[in-house]
Amino acid sequence: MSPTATDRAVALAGAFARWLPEQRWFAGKHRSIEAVTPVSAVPLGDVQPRLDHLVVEVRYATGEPERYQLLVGWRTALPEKLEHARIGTVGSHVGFAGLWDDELADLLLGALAGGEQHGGLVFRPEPGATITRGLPSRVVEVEQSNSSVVFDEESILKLFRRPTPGANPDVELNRALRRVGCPHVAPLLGEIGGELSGAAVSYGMLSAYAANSADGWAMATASVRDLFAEGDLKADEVGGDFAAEAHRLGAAVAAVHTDLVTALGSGQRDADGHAELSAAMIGRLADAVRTVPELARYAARLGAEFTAVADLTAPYPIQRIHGDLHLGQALRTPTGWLLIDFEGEPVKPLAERVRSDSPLRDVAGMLRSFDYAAEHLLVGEGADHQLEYRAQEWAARNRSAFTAGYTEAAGQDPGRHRTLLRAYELDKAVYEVVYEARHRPAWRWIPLRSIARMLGFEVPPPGDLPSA
Ligand SMILES: Nc1ncnc2c1ncn2[C@@H]1O[C@H](COP(=O)(O)OP(=O)(O)O)[C@@H](O)[C@H]1O
Ligand SMILES: O=P(O)(O)O[C@H]1O[C@H](CO)[C@@H](O[C@H]2O[C@H](CO)[C@@H](O)[C@H](O)[C@H]2O)[C@H](O)[C@H]1O
Repeated sequence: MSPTATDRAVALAGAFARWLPEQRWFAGKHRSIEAVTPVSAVPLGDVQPRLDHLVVEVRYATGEPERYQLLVGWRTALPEKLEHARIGTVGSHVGFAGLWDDELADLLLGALAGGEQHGGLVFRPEPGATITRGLPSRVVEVEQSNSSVVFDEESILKLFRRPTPGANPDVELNRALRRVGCPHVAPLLGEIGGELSGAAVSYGMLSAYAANSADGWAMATASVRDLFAEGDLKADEVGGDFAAEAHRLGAAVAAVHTDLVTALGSGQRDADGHAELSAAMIGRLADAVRTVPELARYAARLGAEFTAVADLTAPYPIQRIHGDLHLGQALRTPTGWLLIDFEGEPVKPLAERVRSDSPLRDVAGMLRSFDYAAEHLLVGEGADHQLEYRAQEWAARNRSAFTAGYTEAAGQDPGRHRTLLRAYELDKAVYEVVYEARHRPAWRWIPLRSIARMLGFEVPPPGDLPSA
């Protein structure tokens, strides 16, 4: 077997090019890979099985290259249960996705518990954190942009697949919120950081695992399913009514916003700031219309809504926010709601994701999510006016419950900033149309129908989209 971690990574380059496009978190699936080269390669321990921490650069036939964090395990023989994680063979050793190996996952936990340093990698436990080792681990298998390993019911380690220079907002905001005693985030237990090409970078974070929790999306969609099954009952009459939870969630989001101000301060957006926000929304719309032509019929009206933002003269408060809030980013534990994944929208550059913004952007994200939960069961079902009516009834009920919970906890109603809240909702819906076109094309009509409904257009039937 080749002597250094770099040699081993170079020897696997061809195998990486075949393996990467099969990974959920790999964003270059539709591009043609020209080469995969290691930028950094750090061996973590040199006994069998061994683990190499890699950052590789993927060069494509066209466009910008991308960098990915990989953890490659090495064994002379791969046990049957790890066969699915195989990447390729070098000499007498098999390279595989190391996170799936209990022993190697525990090695990462040990490095965090011991505050170890390996090459440019620094494993930092949070002060006072208890990190339990030797637990069985499992890789989380949900739709994820990163990769996470759960250690029994104790902790969860998230590895950021796209290392970006600068402080990672997920780590930064979780740490800041815990510092001020916020009960709505999972305690941070440690961070894997380091340097990449001379800049500080965050590679991963370990958090306390919220045992016996369910995510908001699963709960909300179960409630919609319940309503659809009860042909004659209204949303408030079926057993799975979600409104009380939506109310609690609104209060939790408001509490997180207040705690973010306590921890990191706030500012104001003046007239120039509004002009800038308006221009950003208009720019994002123009890009989106180029990607999804079905948006074109709404573009002029959307443009007018975004232009109205530039006319706002009164200053509005801004602060650090979640940035990509939706029902899937909320976990209901036995005692209350937790918010997770403070990274912001994955497509935005880091500099934009860490900028202060209005908390209304988060409120709008969650309002959009209630619409999604209500409508997604209609995907591929053809037009059914009765179900569509009931879906909207569910969305309206839960949107108002969420807003009421937020208002009670924040002391002010986000709905009174109508122009801005509408613009944020429409801007999110435009983003979602592009996101869906790329990831789940059959779902793109969910945000398209919302846009039509909000702007007073005839709402296209599910799955039957009008052309531009
Ligand atoms: N502290 C936690 N406790 C329990 N489950 C969690 C926790 N944090 C994340 N998860 C689970 O892991 C999944 C992915 O986490 P997330 O931070 O959203 O990753 P990504 O950035 O890749 O989207 C979530 O959908 C949730 O089910
Ligand atoms: O969780 P991520 O940070 O990766 O967010 C991205 O993916 C989300 C989907 O997983 C996407 O959310 C959209 O779909 C959700 C249902 O699956 C829905 O609840 C959200 O309201 C809707 O925006 C998110 O936009 C995207 O950034």
